[in-house]
Amino acid sequence: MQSRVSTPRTLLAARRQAFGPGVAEPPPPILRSWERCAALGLDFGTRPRIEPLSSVEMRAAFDRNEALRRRCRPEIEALHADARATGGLVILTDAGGLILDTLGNDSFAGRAAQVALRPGVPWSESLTGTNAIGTALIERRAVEVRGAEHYFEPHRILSCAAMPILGPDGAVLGILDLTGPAGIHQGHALGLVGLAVDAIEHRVLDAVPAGCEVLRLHRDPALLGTPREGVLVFEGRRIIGANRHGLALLGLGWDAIGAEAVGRHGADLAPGPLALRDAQGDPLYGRLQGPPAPPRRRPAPESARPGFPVPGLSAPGPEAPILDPATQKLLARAVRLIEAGIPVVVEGETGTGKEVFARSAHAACARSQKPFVAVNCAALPETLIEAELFGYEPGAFTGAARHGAKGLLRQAEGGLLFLDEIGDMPLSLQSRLLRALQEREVLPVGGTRPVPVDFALICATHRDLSRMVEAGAFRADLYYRIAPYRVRLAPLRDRPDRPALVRELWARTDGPARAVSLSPSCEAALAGATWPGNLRQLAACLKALAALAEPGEVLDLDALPEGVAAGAVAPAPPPMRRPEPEAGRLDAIAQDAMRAALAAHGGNVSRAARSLGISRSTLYRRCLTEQAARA
Ligand SMILES: Nc1ncnc2c1ncn2[C@@H]1O[C@H](COP(=O)(O)OP(=O)(O)OP(=O)(O)O)[C@@H](O)[C@H]1O
Repeated sequence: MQSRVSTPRTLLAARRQAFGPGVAEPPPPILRSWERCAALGLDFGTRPRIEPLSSVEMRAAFDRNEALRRRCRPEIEALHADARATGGLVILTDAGGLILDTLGNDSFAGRAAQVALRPGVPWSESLTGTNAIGTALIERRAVEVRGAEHYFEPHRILSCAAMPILGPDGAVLGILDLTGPAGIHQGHALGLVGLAVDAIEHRVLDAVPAGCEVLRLHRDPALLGTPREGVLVFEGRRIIGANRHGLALLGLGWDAIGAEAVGRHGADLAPGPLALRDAQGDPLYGRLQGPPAPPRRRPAPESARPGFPVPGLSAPGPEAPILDPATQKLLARAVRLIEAGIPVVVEGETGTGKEVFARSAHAACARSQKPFVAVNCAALPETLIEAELFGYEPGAFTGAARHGAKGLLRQAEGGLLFLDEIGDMPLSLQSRLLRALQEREVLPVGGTRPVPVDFALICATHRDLSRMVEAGAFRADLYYRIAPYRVRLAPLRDRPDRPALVRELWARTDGPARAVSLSPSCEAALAGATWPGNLRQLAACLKALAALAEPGEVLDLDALPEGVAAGAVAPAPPPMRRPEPEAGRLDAIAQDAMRAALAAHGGNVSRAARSLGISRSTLYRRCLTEQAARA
């Protein structure tokens, strides 16, 4: 095919030829992006060549961005309803434009996936041409890219609005995007994304380091305390963090972080209400707040820039697992066994911490400096599992990567392979796995020469493997090979240390750092509930409670999701790695939180919305959606 790398003029002419003379001249940010793409030599008539991440790389990306995803969840949940209603998707990417999550309309998600708009694919401008995510990253501001404004022709089916999420030092943390079909006018998309990003950036600034002061500003005093207010955080007279509204109101740029900047605007920096002036000399309403109560237990996280910590965003790192003495003993035994080359099977209901246990064993064993590779056998499609596990030679099948693939078993070389949900491995593959374990070598798909492998093995399952063997659903020889030693993790409802667990897990949320606390009756209800989703469900509920609370709030029974307050069985959430059910569970938590907020504020929608950090219209819409669903 003839290459169609060209200038924006010729691209516009080509678009007018294809879609009619009515194609308007795009706005300056799009023209600038077209220039950049042309300069990179991208051919607009082709399909961009993008290699999606492998499942292992994707898992690592999720781990790196776990805190970002958690921070953005309330807003993503709220946007999810809009996206579904308008037939679109809400998308979260990491700081480099790698798509982490897409939520919304299923049929549009399928069409978007055909042009590679799906998790695991990087949408940077240099790879995917002009697009809202990649272009917003370069322009560092909100960008809308509609239909034929996309550089690559196949992307013309999309209409996207994206905005960077900035940390307190101005560093990009990720991108939030609303994408819909180009044929439907998405007039409100950019506004909705902007409001959501305001709320996220505002919440990030809640975690003020001990000893710092916070200046909150707005031209309209009624908007103080909302995500639209300007915020600047001071250590002495030095600004160590801000949001974009705060800087804009004072006419400052991000280079003001680290500088002494407020004196010249007339602030006397005494706690309480302030009389300030903006860059044009117009009055501003402000309030200076003294240092908040120091966090209860949490150590101060790493700084994004000297002086300002961004809890859970700049330094997410895995947190130490909470292990009771009985589990610690089991762990010590498991470590000795895997070091002796003997596999271990971990059994337990969903969310009891089987993977946490396997990761702890890896961290404690002599292989800790080598990879930990986790494979969820239930999540891999049967057609892919063989190639994913054993790798494949170049050209082994249609759609295979050009250079072949190593496979997960070989990626675990020297380290530990964790085969989760081993009970879901198809029978046809069990014999291949057995051979690999016995011979200590793998034969890639399409290959003729086996490759030696060396890894420790931990398998996990929520099923009764011995029963499956009796029923003929699991090979007996594989069972005896992988299960010489079995560890059983107790369900949460049977653990006597539940009150301590609630306190430990709460201490790991952002709640304590924002002076949010649980009342004794709330703590007791959380410890008394049945939690069919076990530690995962309890941890997720605590994180949601912390995310929805106002700084300084004491959470009581009315803050809890329905059922938990009554000590009843809370519905079991499905495993976290399956995105749709996860969204459903958080949706339920959000609905409960909204009902609780409305009740707590006597049905006053404005105050309830403000206490949740969402807009009145979102609260109305979500309540109406829920009523409609019930009718
Ligand atoms: N020991 C622990 N300490 C702290 N948190 C834990 C612990 N165990 C589990 N959790 C919490 O529960 C979540 C789920 O744990 P994990 O993935 O290990 O469960 P699982 O039993 O492997 O679940 P599944 O069978 O559904 O894959 C973790 O992400 C963490 O939030």
